[in-house]
Amino acid sequence: MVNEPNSPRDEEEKRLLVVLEQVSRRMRKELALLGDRREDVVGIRQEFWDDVRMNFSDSTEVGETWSSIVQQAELLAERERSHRVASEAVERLTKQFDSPYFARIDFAEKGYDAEVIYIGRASLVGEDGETFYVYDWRAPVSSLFYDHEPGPATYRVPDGEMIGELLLKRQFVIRGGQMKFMFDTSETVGDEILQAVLSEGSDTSMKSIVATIQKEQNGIIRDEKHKLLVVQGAAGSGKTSAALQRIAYLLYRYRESLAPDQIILFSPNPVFKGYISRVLPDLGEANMRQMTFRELIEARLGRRFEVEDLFSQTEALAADDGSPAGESRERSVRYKGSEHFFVTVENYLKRLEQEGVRFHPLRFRSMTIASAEEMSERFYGIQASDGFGTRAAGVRRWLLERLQSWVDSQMDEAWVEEAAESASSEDIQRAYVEVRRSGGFHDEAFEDEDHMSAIIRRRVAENAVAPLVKAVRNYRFLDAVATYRELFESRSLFAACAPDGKLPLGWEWMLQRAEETFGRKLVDHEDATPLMYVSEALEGFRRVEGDILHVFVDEAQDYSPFQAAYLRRRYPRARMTVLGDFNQAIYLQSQDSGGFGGWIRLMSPEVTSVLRLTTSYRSTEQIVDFTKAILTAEDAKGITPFNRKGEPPKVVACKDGGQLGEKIAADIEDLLGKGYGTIGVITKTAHETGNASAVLKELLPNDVSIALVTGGSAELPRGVSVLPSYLAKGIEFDAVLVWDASDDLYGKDKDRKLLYTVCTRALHVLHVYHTGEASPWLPRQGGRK
Ligand SMILES: Nc1ncnc2c1ncn2[C@@H]1O[C@H](COP(=O)(O)OP(=O)(O)OP(=O)(O)O)[C@@H](O)[C@H]1O
Repeated sequence: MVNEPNSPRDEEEKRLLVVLEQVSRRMRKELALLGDRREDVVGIRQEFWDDVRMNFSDSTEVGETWSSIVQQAELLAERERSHRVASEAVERLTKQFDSPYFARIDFAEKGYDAEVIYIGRASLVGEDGETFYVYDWRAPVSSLFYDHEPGPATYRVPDGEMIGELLLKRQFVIRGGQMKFMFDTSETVGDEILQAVLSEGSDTSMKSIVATIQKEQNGIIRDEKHKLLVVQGAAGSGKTSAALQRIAYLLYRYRESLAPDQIILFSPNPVFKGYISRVLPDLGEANMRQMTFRELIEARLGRRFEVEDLFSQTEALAADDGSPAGESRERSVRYKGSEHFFVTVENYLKRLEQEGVRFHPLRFRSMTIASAEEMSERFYGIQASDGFGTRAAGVRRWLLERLQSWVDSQMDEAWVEEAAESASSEDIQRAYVEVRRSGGFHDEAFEDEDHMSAIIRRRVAENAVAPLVKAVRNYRFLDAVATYRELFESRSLFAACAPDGKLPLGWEWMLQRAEETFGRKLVDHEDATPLMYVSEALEGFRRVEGDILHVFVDEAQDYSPFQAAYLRRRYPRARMTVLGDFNQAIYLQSQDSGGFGGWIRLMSPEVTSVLRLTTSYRSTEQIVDFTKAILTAEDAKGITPFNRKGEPPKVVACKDGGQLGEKIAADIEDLLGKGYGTIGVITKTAHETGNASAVLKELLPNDVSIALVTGGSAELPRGVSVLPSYLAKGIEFDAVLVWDASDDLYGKDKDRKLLYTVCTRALHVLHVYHTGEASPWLPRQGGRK
């Protein structure tokens, strides 16, 4: 298309060339610098030892040799640093050459002429250091683009507010340095570009949304006022996207004082972890720390216990559904995740300051080195005001000394003699060297022999108790399990700790269950966090992470109120951003609190902000309407689809499992033929996943690869993935094919939100297959239920 001379498009094309010229100039410079630095680094590495003066003849010379090594190493480190900086700059400039900016705003500050501002992923400043060709999207002025339509507008700066008028708002799509589209817009952020972005195929990793951030999302991204930000957002409303953009924003805004490893994000599962790992690097930032709650539990309890995970708990509950044992377990899961129980445990910890902490006696074979009573005496001998941490550290010190003197006392004991006789040749050799060094093996050979034998005996004795030393160092003398179980052993103790002085319903069942599980070194999922809490408290929260300044929790509706309170305790200095959707609360542990697990009450209302995101961007209007109809009218209220059309979802009845497999296989071939890049076949449980993938592999040609996504996988491949519902949390596919949404599998009340969660993973195509009766929650074909 030929542009009219001097038309806005023509002007913008010219300007783009100017900017690209700047980028390429910078690029040339950085590349030259990079080449030099690389040569420097290689050179210094090669000549490292040539330039070091090596002389070990006396201590002064050794000192000089040392300082010349240090000097060389510092020089190398400095060059390597600047090499890294230059290569990062080249990487950034390469991206800028592809797409230097995506928006322009003309803003006239009150009393001044209009200024033209271009906004991109990173800033571009001219060689004079003053001309801003492009502003970073996180600069204060850039928020005008996200927050305002043309007309009166303001934006916040660190020390106040800028007032003026937004005269123009223009969006660009520039790719490969070419202007593809250009729009002037009066909408906050124009629908056209968002339409285009959302119609694209999904990818195996999440994309940054920087060019199309919506106003409500921008509010979340840039919030600096609140210590606790709670976001309730519909499926696909951009909660995860906003969270990641917020991390990038915070890293920019507080670049002097905030490092990526001071930010931690709790994600639902390893697949999701891999899925979002590209967003920050694409924005030019290093990744934050990421973990799942499961990993936290495993790190503390996993070595000693077999800890049930949340999904196994859910499957166990489903298996026992309707039975008396099932009901009791349900009650226990709800109770142990509650705030009531958190307060009970806190009160219990207060009591433990006076008495009741249990200890493991320190024993070697059948000998007691320190009894539990002695430890308790030591522990409670240190004053309570010093806290559990000081007391536990006191006992630890005492035990280490005790172990040492115990070893001394054992030198002539038979077990040591025996062990010494079978000492390894390495031990014998070491003992020999030691005696030799101390001037032995010359005159008084007998004495030397004795000396050597003493050394060997000490060594074997120390080796024998080394595991005990390690256990003491790791505070294993504290018996957190027995201390925790005590709560379920004494009615009066429990009632005294409970905030209302009452035992919860089913307390006896819990007692019995604790005996059964802990006796077999098993920990139910509902006991894992309370146990972890007691265990950490007894050590004085020595692993509390005070240097973490921001905690993000995605899929927050899946956490119990107990877990929420625990996380607050674990990261005492952190601001928290908590994102979730109560319509996707699929686990029993959080359902009593409306799916929001008590997050809202974590901090006082003055420092808390609760926000809502209602527009669903992920799926087509037809899919959003369909999935809304799965929910109750009350729950579906306020979910609005973004205006993007597609084909209506299909509910496919199959006469049996065989036909279901065949229909899905045929549809997969059809969808692949139509160019859909990611297809998710979602089953309810992990058990069905194996079967589904085997069936599909059998039915589909060999060149269609089927990836079975399991709990351990961190990568989501392109093409067809078969995965269970709980691993689909947070991620999305161009097409979702639901494997058997029959009444048998999704017939209960509690399956409703699970079915909603699964169906809302679809961007463009949704097919739901079933055998027998369809789930009652599915909307009838051709209209709402
Ligand atoms: N402002 C936006 N511009 C472009 N795309 C967006 C925007 N907001 C959200 N999206 C897209 O919508 C999809 C859903 O976003 P995201 O996964 O962040 O939502 P979510 O609220 O975390 O979803 P869920 O709770 O269902 O997991 C993604 O493909 C994302 O890229």
